[in-house]
Amino acid sequence: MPRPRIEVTGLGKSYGQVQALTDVSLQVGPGVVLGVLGHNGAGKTTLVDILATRSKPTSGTAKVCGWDVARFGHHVRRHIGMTSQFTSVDDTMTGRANLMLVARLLGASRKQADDRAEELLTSFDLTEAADRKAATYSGGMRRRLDLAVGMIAGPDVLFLDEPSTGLDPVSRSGLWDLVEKLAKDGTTIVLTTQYLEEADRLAHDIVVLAGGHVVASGTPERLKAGIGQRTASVRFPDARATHYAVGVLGYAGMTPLADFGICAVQIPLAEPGDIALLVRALDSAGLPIMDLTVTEPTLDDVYVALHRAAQEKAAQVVGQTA
Ligand SMILES: Nc1ncnc2c1ncn2[C@@H]1O[C@H](COP(=O)(O)OP(=O)(O)OP(=O)(O)O)[C@@H](O)[C@H]1O
Repeated sequence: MPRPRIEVTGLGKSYGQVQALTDVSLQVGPGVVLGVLGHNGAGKTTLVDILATRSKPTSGTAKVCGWDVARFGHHVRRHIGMTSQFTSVDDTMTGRANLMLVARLLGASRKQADDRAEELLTSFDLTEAADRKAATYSGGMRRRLDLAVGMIAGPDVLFLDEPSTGLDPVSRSGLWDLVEKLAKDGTTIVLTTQYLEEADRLAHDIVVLAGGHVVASGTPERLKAGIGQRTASVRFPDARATHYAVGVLGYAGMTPLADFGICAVQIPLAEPGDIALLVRALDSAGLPIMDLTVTEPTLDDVYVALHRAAQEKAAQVVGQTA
C-alpha cells in the first residue's frame, strides 16, 4: 500500500480559550480527494492552515509527504500547492505572465518557466486566452488560471478552498473535470467546501467537522448509507385509492405518509427488499399505481442529520451544566 501523503494523529489547536480543533486523526493517500465539510467555525481552515504550515498545532502531529509540518515546514512547502476563493491572480498581467512570474519566484529559469506556463495553459484550456490580461477573463477562466498557478510546482498535495464558488454550472462542471484529472494523475487533493454536491462529485473520502471534532468520516456512499434514508413516493388516481393504500401499506408493516391533496404516499425504505414488498402489497390489493419514484439519500441529508445531532449534544451539555 502506498504511504499516505497526509497523516494526522490526535491533532489539536487552541487559540487561547477557543478550542478550534480537538483530537483530529486522518490519513489521505496519493490521488485521493479528501472533502473537508463543516459549518462556519467548524475548524476547516484551522486544519488546512496547519497542514499547509501556516499555523502550528498545539497538540498531536501532522505529516505531509512524510514531513512533520511543525518541524519541517520548508520541506512540506516544497510538496504542496494552494488555491483559495480569493484568487492569487494579478489582473493587470496576462495569464501566461501570471504563470511565468510564479514559476520564476519558485526558482525556475526563464526557459523552464516558459515551458511550464505553456504546459499548464494547455492542460487548463487557456491557450487562446494566454496573452490577454486576466482582468478580461470570465469567472471560470480565472478559477482555471488560479488552479494552474497552484499546480506550477507540480505539488503532491493541493489544497482547494471552495473551488467552484460563484461559477456557472458549465464552468463548474469543467473545473470539476480538471480536479478529477489532477487526482487521477496522482495529486492528493484536500477540498474544503460548503457545497455538498461538490463533495459528493469529487471526494473519495470525507471528514465532517463540527466544533473542531471529526463527527463523521468515510466515503460519500458509506455516509449516505449510514445516515440517509431511501424513500419511495407513489401516486394514485384519486383520494379514495390513496386512503386505501395507506391502510394496505400500514398492514404490510410500513409507515406511509399521505398527501391527499396530490394523491401521493411517501414510504421510508428501511430494507433493500422493501420496494418489492411495497409493489406486491399494492398490486395484491388491486390498487393502480400512477407513478412510483425512489429518492436516494444525498450528502445534504447526512449533513443535516449530523448538524442536528451536534446541536442536540451541545444542548444536552448546556442542560447538564446549568
Ligand atoms: N486566529 C484566531 N484567533 C482566535 N480564534 C480563532 C482564530 N482562527 C480561528 N479561530 C476560531 O476557531 C474556530 C474554528 O475556525 P475556522 O476558521 O477553522 O473554522 P472554519 O470551519 O474554517 O469556518 P469558515 O467556514 O467560516 O471559514 C472558530 O471558533 C474560530 O472563531
